[in-house]
Amino acid sequence: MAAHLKGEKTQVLTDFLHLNDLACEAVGGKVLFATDDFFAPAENLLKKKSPVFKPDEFTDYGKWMDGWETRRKRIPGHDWCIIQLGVPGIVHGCEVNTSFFAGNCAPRISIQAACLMQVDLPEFWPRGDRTGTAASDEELKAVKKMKSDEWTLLVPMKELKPRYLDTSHNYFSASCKRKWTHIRLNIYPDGGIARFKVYGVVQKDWSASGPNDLDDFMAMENGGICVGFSSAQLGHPRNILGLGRATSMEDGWETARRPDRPPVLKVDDKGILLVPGSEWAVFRLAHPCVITHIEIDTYHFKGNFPDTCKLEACVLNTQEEKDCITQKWNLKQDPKWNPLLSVTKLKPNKRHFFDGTTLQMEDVITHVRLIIVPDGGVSRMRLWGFPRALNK
Ligand SMILES: NC(=O)NC(NC(N)=O)C(=O)[O-]
Repeated sequence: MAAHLKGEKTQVLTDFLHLNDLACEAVGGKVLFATDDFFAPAENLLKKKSPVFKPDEFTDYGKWMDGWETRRKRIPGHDWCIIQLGVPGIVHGCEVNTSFFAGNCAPRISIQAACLMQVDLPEFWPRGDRTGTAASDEELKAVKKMKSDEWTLLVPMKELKPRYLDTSHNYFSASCKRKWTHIRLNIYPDGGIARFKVYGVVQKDWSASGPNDLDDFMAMENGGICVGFSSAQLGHPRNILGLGRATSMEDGWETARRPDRPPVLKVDDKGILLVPGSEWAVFRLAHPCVITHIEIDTYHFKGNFPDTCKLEACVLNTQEEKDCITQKWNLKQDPKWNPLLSVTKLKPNKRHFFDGTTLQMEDVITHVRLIIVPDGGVSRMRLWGFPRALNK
């Protein structure tokens, strides 16, 4: 899954792209302040939907743009905005998407961060309460007043690639891997950016959880992440860790149609499709745990739900995690993985619930692998259970 930017003198490792976007409006990310948004508001930066271009659309201020766009500066200084992350976490890298900003793109950016609330996640953001806001009025005033040198530099000033090179995605690794609550995005001196993503991992304080505290160990707000997958062509598998039910197909994991499906399909006597291939995604759970309840949701996937799914689980250390996603996956060569949920027929547009009577494992696990046959879409997966210590 390692990907590199081509044609750059210094290549930027973009392994962080599979992590969760902590700034996205869908997880509660907010723009608190922007120096200017004459042509288009900074709130657009945090939208989950990909940017669009409407060639004939103009506002009273100028060309309608799907992003943040400031006016051409005729006074000293540069433009910047402050973003409150929806969920505080360790930031690994950022993506600056300049799609459709041709001739009005910001030429340079830098990115700074601050940790302004030393509170733990459960207090900070009660489960399911997306409107719960961390910052008191005083904290908001304080963050707006902070001088530039009071912020920690995550990405020093960098050029954005001009749009005519058709490289609208600019990736930057973050230098300081600590927990942050706020980001300051600087553009030099002015201009437009379509979307801004802050990729990272949520750090929940598990010392506050007892062994009988039921939790969802897949949930992004608890610290679950996707670490590898076979296909993400139509929707990234990290989406299935998201809050609430999926808003659309785009908000789920969707693979391409597998080309190795036979030309005429057949099923066995249980109605299970007979096909050679499958797709998979591996997730690192928020904490070592035992799983007692599972939900697999195919909401929005009506003509493209998988025929069956199964779940495997195991304990992986850091090296084993890397090996399992870089090697060409083969069940027989991979004895670490054990069944958690056996092959199960799925239905379209439906929540599927499984309890302890169906699950095949009571061991402590750190990772799960969702396998779908032959291909298709899953919108959410929840793995409920209890936190446990790992036996070393
Ligand atoms: N045609 C433009 O895009 N002009 C201006 N921008 C908008 N959005 O109108 C500008 O000067 O940057």
